[in-house]
Amino acid sequence: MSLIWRYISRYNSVLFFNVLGAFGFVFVELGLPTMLARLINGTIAGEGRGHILQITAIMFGLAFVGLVGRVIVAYTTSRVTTNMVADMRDDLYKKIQTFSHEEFDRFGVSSLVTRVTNDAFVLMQFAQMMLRMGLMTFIMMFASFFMIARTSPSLSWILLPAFPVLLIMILVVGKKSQPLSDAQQKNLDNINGNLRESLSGMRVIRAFVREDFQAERFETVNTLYSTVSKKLFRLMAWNQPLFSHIINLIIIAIMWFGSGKIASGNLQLGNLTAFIEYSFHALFSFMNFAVVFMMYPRASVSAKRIREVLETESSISPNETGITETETHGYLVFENVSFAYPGNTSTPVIKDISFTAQPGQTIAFIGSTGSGKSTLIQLIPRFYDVTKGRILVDGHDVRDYNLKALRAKIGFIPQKALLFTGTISENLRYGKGDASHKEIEEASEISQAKEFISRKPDKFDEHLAEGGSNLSGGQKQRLSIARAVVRKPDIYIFDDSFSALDYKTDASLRARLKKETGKATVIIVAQRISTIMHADKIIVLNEGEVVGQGTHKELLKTNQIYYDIASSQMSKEELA
Ligand SMILES: Nc1ncnc2c1ncn2[C@@H]1O[C@H](COP(=O)(O)OP(=O)(O)OP(=O)(O)O)[C@@H](O)[C@H]1O
Repeated sequence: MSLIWRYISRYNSVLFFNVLGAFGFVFVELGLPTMLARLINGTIAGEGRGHILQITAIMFGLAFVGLVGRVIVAYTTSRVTTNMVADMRDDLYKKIQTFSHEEFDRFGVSSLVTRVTNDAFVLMQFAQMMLRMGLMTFIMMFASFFMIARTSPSLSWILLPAFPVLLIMILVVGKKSQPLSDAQQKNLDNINGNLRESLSGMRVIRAFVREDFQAERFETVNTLYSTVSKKLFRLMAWNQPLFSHIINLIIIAIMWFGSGKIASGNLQLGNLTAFIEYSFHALFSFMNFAVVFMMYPRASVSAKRIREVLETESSISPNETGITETETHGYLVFENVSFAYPGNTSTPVIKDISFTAQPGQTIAFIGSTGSGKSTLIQLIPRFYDVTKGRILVDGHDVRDYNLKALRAKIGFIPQKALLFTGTISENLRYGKGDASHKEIEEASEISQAKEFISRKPDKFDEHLAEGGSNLSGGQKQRLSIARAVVRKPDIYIFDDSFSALDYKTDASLRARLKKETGKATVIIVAQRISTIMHADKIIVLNEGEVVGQGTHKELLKTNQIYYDIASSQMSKEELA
C-alpha cells in the first residue's frame, strides 16, 4: 500500500477529483432511495401530482449528478493508475541500469522482466480497484449505515450478524491466498525464464532435434503455474456466490421483520423500500471492499518484489563525485588482485595477479578455458569489484573514479557481439552520439566492416534486427569492434573478440588496429596464438594464477603451458 501511495500521491490534484466524484456518487446512490421513500409515502398519504413531479425532478437531477460522479471516478482512476505504472516502470528501469552484474546474477534477468511488466501490472489493477471501488465502497458503507440507523433503528440489528461472518471469510481467504500469490509470481518468473532460453536458443534446439524435450520442459513450468492459479481462483470463486447468498438471506429477513412492522403500523412502506436499498448498498459495499481486500495479498506480493528491486543498492557505487579527469591516459596496473564471485567467496577465480600496461602496449592473456581471462578483464570497467588488491587506471584506483568517467576511458568489446535494433550507423554511434559520418566510416574501415556494409542495400542505414540477428557472427564482431573504435578510448579491451573472424580478416584487422590504437593501451584475451603472438607482453593464466609472462618467443622457450597451446595450433616451422 505504501508503495502504491508513494506513486499515486504524486497526482494529488487528480486524486482530489477522484474523492470528490466518489462522494458525489455515494450521495446520489443514497439520495435516490431517500427520495423514493418520500415518493411512496407521499403517494400513499394522498399528496397530489405536484409532489410526485417535484420528487421525480429531484431524482432526475440526482441521477445526472450520479452519472457525472461515476465518469469522474472512472476517468481520474485511469489517469492516476496509468501514470503510476509508467512512473514505476521508469524507476525500475533506471534502478536496474545501476545494478552491477552481481545484482543481475542474483535476481536473474527473467525475474527482472516479470517484475517490471507483470508485477507492475498487478499493482496497477489493484490501484484501479482501490480508487474505483475501495474508496467509493468505504464511503458508501458508512453513509449507508447512517441512513439505515436513521430510517429504522429497530430493524438495524438484523444486519449485525452478517458482518462478523463476512469478515471471517475475508480474513481466511486473505491468509490462504498470500502463499498462492507468491508461488504464482515465482512460477511466472520460471515461464519467462524458460521462454527466453528456448526462444533465443531455437537454432540449437532444432539442430539437436530437442523440440519435444523443450516442449515438455515448458509444459512442466506452465502446468505448475496453472495449478497454482487454479487453486487461487478456486479460492476466489467461492467467495462472491457465498457473499451474495448471505446478503440475500439478510434481505429476506429484513422483508420478513419489516412486513410485520408495516402490518402493525410501526413502519411506512416507503421507509421499508428505502431501508432495503440502504441495506443492499451497505452489504454490497462491504462485499466490494472485501474483493479489494482479497486482491491485497496478490498485490502485496508484487509490491514486495518491486520494492526489492527499488531498494537494492548496487554493490558497485556510481561514485558521482569521483575522479573524472586524469593527467595521463592509458596506464593500467594490477596490484595483487584477487577475485571471487559473490556467493562463492571461498574459491577465488583470480589469485594474486599483478601486471602493468602502458599506452601503446598490447598485453594479451591466454590460458585454458575457465582459467579466469574474461573475469579478469571485467574487473577493469568494474563490472565486478576486486576482492583483494587494487586496479589502477592512470594512477588512480578504479573505485575512486566516477563510474561513468572510468567506463568512458575504456572500449570494451565483449566475447559475444551484441548489437541493438536500429541502423548500422546508429549502432556505430552508440558510444559517441555526435560522431561524424567520416568517423564511423573510418572505424568501419579499421574493423574491416566497410566492405560488407557497402554491399548492403542501404549501406550505413541498413536496419539491424533485434540483437543484430540478420548479420553473421563475424560481421557482428566487426561492427562491435568498430563501435568501440569510434569512441577512441584510452584502453581497448578485446574479450576474445576476434574468434568469429577468419585468419585473413583477423590479421588485417589487427594490423589496421595497431596503427589506429597507436597511443592506446590494448588488452586482448584470445584463444588463438596467431592473434596474440605479436603482443608486447603475453600473460599465461592457469586456474586464475599467472604462470608465465613474456613475449611469444620467450614464452615458447620458458613456459610449457604456452608451448603446449602454441604447438597445438602452429606447425613445427612456425614454432621454430
Ligand atoms: N557469473 C559467474 N558466477 C560464478 N562463477 C562464474 C561466473 N562467470 C564465470 N564463473 C567461473 O569463473 C571461472 C573463470 O571463468 P572465465 O569466464 O573468466 O574463464 P575464461 O578463462 O574467460 O574462459 P573461456 O576461455 O572459456 O571464456 C570459471 O570457473 C567459471 O565457471
